[in-house]
Amino acid sequence: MNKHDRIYIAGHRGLAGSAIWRRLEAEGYDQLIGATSSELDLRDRDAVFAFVRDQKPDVIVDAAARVGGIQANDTYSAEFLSDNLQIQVNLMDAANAAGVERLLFLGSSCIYPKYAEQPIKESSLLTGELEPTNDAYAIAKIAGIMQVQASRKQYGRRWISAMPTNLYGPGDNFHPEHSHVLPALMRRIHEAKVAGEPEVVIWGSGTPLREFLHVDDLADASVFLLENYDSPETINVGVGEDLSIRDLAELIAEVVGYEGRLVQDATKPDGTPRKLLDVSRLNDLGWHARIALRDGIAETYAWYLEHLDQLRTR
Ligand SMILES: NC(=O)C1=CN([C@@H]2O[C@H](COP(=O)(O)OP(=O)(O)OC[C@H]3O[C@@H](n4cnc5c(N)ncnc54)[C@H](OP(=O)(O)O)[C@@H]3O)[C@@H](O)[C@H]2O)C=CC1
Ligand SMILES: C[C@H]1O[C@H](OP(=O)(O)OP(=O)(O)OC[C@H]2O[C@@H](n3cnc4c(=O)[nH]c(N)nc43)[C@H](O)[C@@H]2O)[C@@H](O)[C@@H](O)C1=O
Repeated sequence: MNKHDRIYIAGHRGLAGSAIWRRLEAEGYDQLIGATSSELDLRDRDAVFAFVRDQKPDVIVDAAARVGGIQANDTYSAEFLSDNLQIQVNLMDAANAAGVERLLFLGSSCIYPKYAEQPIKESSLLTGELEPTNDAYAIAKIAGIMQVQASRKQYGRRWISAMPTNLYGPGDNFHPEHSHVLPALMRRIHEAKVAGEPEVVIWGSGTPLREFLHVDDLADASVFLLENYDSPETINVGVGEDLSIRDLAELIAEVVGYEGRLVQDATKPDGTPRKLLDVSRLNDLGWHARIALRDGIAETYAWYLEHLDQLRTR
């Protein structure tokens, strides 16, 4: 990429998009383009076509999506399917119509089968049944991978897709019900500490294993891929290590300084038992995650404390 390329980051206020924006800026890319969802609803096909035609980006990063944790995915599955299909199809169709040569589509590790062999290789895609709590979202993301591949094949576009593992970091969604586990537990444990409550509830059995990638590493990997990767096959982005939800809760409690009990709520879903990405293809290209989980949690907690009055409400 050229430092003066016009780069449109769809979803530039979100967790991933804002980190990718910061990273590109730090690398000296000086023509970044963003629009909030109230300025440009990506489900509005005509508006998306007009925006992309007028802005004439050289590169598009698709970090816009309807996103949430296990419960939000399960509760709003129709919206997660429909919104995400519309957002990505409109964006990619408009990009193709405007002749945008370079595009990065962000998917998610939930595209892989519920019981995929661990660590999960990219070749596991479409080899088994999906996890039912997020199958609608996963199908939308799988369609996105396919649109990237089909656009490369039919139109010769140098578009790519990447599948990040579970993300966390500054700018995350700390909604108590709709967010992912790490911000949800950070908030619940912090609030219990402040209120002097003796226990905190952790959803599910605590045994599921998850991998957590700091969003600044994801941003670094995204720029690395835009600069170095050009292949139809999607590529995993992760750290290559996981831990149980129980161990994660204990780590967050340590960082927050909470000494009460952590109790499991078995009525809540566990989701997939394990979701560890095989990141050997990305590692072989020369990219590795750098931020240790404990350091990342401590930094995110500091950010959370500074932004308590500005947390997201949905
Ligand atoms: N968070 C995670 O753990 C993971 C995320 N991902 C993927 O990374 C990408 C970004 O996720 P993340 O940053 O966490 O999500 P966030 O919810 O933090 O951000 C999503 C962004 O999408 C924008 N958006 C949503 N709907 C619309 C719409 N209709 N029109 C325009 N913009 C819209 C929002 O814009 P606005 O703020 O202006 O409303 C928001 O900035 C997604 O593709 C997600 O699937 C992949 C793996 C894990
Ligand atoms: C990134 C990924 O995120 C989603 O999948 P997930 O990995 O299951 O995400 P999660 O972070 O919501 O949960 C992880 C685990 O943690 C447990 N858990 C405990 N206590 C809380 C809790 O308080 N909140 C949440 N959300 N989970 C909790 C929870 O029961 C589960 O066992 C996908 O739907 C999909 O959106 C996707 O792509």
